Amino acid sequence: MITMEDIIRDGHPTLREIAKEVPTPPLEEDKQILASMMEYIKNSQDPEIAKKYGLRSGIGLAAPQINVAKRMIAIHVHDEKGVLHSYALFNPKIVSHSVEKSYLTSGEGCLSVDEAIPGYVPRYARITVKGITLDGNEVKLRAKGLLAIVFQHEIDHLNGVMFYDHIDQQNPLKPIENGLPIER
Ligand SMILES: O=CN(O)C[C@@H](CC1CCCC1)C(=O)N1NCCC[C@H]1C(=O)Nc1ccccn1
Ligand code: NI
Repeated sequence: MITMEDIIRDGHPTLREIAKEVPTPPLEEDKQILASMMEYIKNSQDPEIAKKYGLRSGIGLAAPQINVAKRMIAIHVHDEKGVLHSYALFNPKIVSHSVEKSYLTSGEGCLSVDEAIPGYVPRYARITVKGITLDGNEVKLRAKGLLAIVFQHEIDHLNGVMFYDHIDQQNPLKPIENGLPIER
């Protein structure tokens, strides 16, 4: 199982690499890796397991964070309405997005960044994502709210982008112009 020892931290070069597409249909090895990423996310959200293994809670994980420079992400999150969204995708791609922006009113953190970095992170309010599932099917999904933010945070990791790259250093807490605030 993946634990915090497997999660690389800011400063590790892999976090700034462009991750490579994986072959489709997915190879057994890649399916194992993606399944273990989803297992981490679920374990980290189970208070007993998280406590037992010292896991920091996460709602998403990208393969570069476990030092695998491949385009794979896992997301397991309850949205603002309490609806569960669970996706383990190969080669995810944002194929379209709204002009409107949104942001987490609490700012963002990252399992690969040990310190808190305050500031609003502008994201697209609504996105359409294409990807390949664990059973090799292509999916196309629309996301908004917290789910859209998580997808963008994870896909950023595949392009070597960290959440704080988006923060306006001059004025980190400047409200995002016409941005839709998303409570966590
Ligand atoms: O790349 C993936 N990561 O770095 C794990 C991150 C991904 C999220 C950060 C913002 C959007 C995606 C993660 O899940 N966290 N970041 C650090 C510790 C807390 C945790 C978190 O934000 N939890 C959360 C947020 C909203 C509602 C409920 N829980
Ligand atoms: Ni992250």
